[in-house]
Amino acid sequence: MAPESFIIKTPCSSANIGPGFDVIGLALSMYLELHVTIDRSKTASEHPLNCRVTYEGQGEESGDISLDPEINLITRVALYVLRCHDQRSFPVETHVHIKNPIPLGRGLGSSGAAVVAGVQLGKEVGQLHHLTPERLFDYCLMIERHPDNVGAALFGGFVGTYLKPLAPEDVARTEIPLSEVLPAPAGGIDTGVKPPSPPHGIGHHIKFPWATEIKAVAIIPEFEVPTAKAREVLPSHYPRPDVTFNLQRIALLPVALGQSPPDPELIYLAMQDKLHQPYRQTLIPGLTAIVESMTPATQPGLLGVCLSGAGPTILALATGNYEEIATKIMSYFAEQKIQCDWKVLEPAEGTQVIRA
Ligand SMILES: Nc1ncnc2c1ncn2[C@@H]1O[C@H](COP(=O)(O)OP(=O)(O)O)[C@@H](O)[C@H]1O
Ligand SMILES: N[C@@H](CCOP(=O)(O)O)C(=O)O
Repeated sequence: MAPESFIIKTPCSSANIGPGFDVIGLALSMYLELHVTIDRSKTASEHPLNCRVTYEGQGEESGDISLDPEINLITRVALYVLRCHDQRSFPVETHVHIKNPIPLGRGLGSSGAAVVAGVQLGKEVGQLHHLTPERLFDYCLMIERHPDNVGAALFGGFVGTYLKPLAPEDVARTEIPLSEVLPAPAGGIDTGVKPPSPPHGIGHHIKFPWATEIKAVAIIPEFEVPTAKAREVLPSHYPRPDVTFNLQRIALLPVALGQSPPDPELIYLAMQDKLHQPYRQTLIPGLTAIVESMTPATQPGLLGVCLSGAGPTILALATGNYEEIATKIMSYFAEQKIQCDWKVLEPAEGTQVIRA
């Protein structure tokens, strides 16, 4: 039997886009790829859980990414899906080569992409053909509880996402993680006990239109801000005027970004936020100065600027002059002695499985 091979391709994402905290996500054209080979003719494997993991890309040199299939985020998520379906390990003999250009801990949804690719990997290697994209979303939300990144990475495009309140019997199931990211490997170190399957229909999404003239300029500082840390600085309660401020803008944002030609003044207003960016400036030197000074009036081509996800990447939406916009934003970071990389990205399709 010839070895089977396929590629899972998952986009990075920018969450929030200003006021849409934990709601809005935008899939962007930088892709995590899993190159998977399965030799089902083999009867035994020398690798733990029948899986060899190799990695190239971001964090490769620092050795930040574990190659142990029970610890690596992608393969442990795949194992979680497999174990929910009574498959304890990968098929003999599986090789997962991860190619990851998405910077880690920078607010471009590297963990969301890893979770989505991992869930898709579990489906493919386990031949779990009945799992629809909507059901895969449930599995993702057992691991990454905010739906904006995983929704964009799974379904693609510019999305609004929302969670259905869990039924009382699901809330009572204490094994269902309500924390941000599972603290331990999903499904646990293999104890032989079947892990909890997700409740059905936890998360939902809706696709918004996107005006084709609009590109996303990502200015990526060299330092990392783990998402969990950027959530710890947020308050548990908000002043009512700040909530109203964001509600007013979130009602505008999807309409403003779908209109062609784009209206810079409207988009600039629609991208303002009072629920997360002001609190995160303590972690991201220069953030307030950038958000307050970069306007369509001062920067031709600019439509609006925001923190990408939990940061520290800054996302500028623009119709032109990308290099000038990026250079100006990088100059604010340079004042703080912070180097940056920058890229022009476009909205991307969701996760695909490519077979030769
Ligand atoms: N391709 C990958 N393979 C394995 N682990 C990954 C991968 N991408 C991200 N991760 C894990 O996710 C962490 C970053 O997650 P997070 O703090 O949420 O930042 P981000 O904004 O990049 O999603 C990394 O430090 C790493 O542990
Ligand atoms: N809504 C979340 C999004 C986190 O995105 P990431 O790309 O930084 O993981 C938040 O703002 O915390």
